[in-house]
Amino acid sequence: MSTVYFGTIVHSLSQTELEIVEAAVGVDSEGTIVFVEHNTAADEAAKKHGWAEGEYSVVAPVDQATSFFFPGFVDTHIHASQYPNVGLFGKTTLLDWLNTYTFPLESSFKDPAVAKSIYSRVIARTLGHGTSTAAYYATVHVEGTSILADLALEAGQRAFIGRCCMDANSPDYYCDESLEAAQDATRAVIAHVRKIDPAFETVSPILTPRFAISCSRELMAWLGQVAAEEHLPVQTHISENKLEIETTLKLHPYADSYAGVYDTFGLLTNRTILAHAVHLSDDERDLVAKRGCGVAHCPASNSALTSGETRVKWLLDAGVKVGLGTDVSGGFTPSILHTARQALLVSRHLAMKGEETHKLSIDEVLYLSTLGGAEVCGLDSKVGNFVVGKKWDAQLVALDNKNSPVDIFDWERGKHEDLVAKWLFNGDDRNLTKFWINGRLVAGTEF
Ligand SMILES: O=c1[nH]c(=O)c2nc[nH]c2[nH]1
Ligand SMILES: [Zn+2]
Repeated sequence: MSTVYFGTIVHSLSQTELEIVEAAVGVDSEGTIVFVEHNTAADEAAKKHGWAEGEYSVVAPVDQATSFFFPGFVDTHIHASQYPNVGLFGKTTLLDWLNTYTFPLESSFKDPAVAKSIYSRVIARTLGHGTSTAAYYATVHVEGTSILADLALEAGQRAFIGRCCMDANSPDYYCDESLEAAQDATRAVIAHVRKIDPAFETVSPILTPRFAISCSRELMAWLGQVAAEEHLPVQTHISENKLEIETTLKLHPYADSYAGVYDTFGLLTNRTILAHAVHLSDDERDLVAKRGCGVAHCPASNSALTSGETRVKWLLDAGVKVGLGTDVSGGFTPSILHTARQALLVSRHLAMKGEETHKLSIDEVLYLSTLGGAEVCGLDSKVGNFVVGKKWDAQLVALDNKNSPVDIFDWERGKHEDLVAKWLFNGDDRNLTKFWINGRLVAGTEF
């Protein structure tokens, strides 16, 4: 059945343009947006597009003056396996955090029952926060990683599924046993995802060298080759922490920079997602831009692990694609809305320390959380905003609903620009009343 969604839509047209307009959005039975009519009643818009009465339904918020439709969030970097550890990082920094908290937890995914139970909760939780697309890191385990793919597909969440490759400098109890073992395991996960979603429409494999420290040169070279031959996306970490960078350059002395290590092996492509990019040099930034890579900006994680502040504007100005990542559990929240808030604040810390130009606006962080993220994931022709031909991945946000953490005053009713700001700074999953991915209702309560 086709549907006309009628109400205020809030979405990014570009990095700096957030459109807020009353609209009737026609979505066909395949979940594709077929028309967007501004300031037009639902039935009138349907008639204009030849939709006969009775052949479509109309969905509109109960209280138009305090509600709006917003695109599903894109989380460009999240470790599904680390979810039980959210908030657990103490005073550690990256490398000791990995050894203390992260590797022990990830190694428990050897047991498929653990994987099933934790991954189910991650997917339910991220859907509850409005994440329609997630680039997931899993663990080294084939069965557990395949379970993540099954669960995402079943839930209808768009997901990139990355089996973590780590055949070097990793603990004995948690690593790929050899280059060949890493290759076989990677192949097995790709084959599984291909079997359950042959066209990679909802779930897609993503090649995942954990980071340069934990991968042999041979493994990175093989991954680069597979990425090129099979046109597969890649995700990894880059330049998050100063000790990590130092260690990387010692282990890979043939390269003149961290980005140079990945470039040597063909891992910097226009389908590569680089998490963090906190301490890139000017030359590295230019290389990343030239190769067309995207950056997953993870402000909550970078603050929690005291990694540093990513210069988002500096990246965007050089033409680097940027989206947001929760980076659970370096990041303490599975919510991209909270992460957008953190991105805005981190940009202000940069501005306080240096130049005003670092400051991100509300419009810009909301762009990063949706269209920017879609660009990073290579999905911007499909999702990220409400444009004809794209898919209806949409949240219905209600600010005055039962249990809303946001107080709305009479004079704010209908002032959607203010409502969006209040949602960004004080809203949460209680404001998500309905949530569609690909036109299918996946989460949210009746209102
Ligand atoms: O934020 C991070 N989380 C991780 O799990 C990780 N592994 C390597 N580098 C990393 N950074
Ligand atoms: Zn990470």
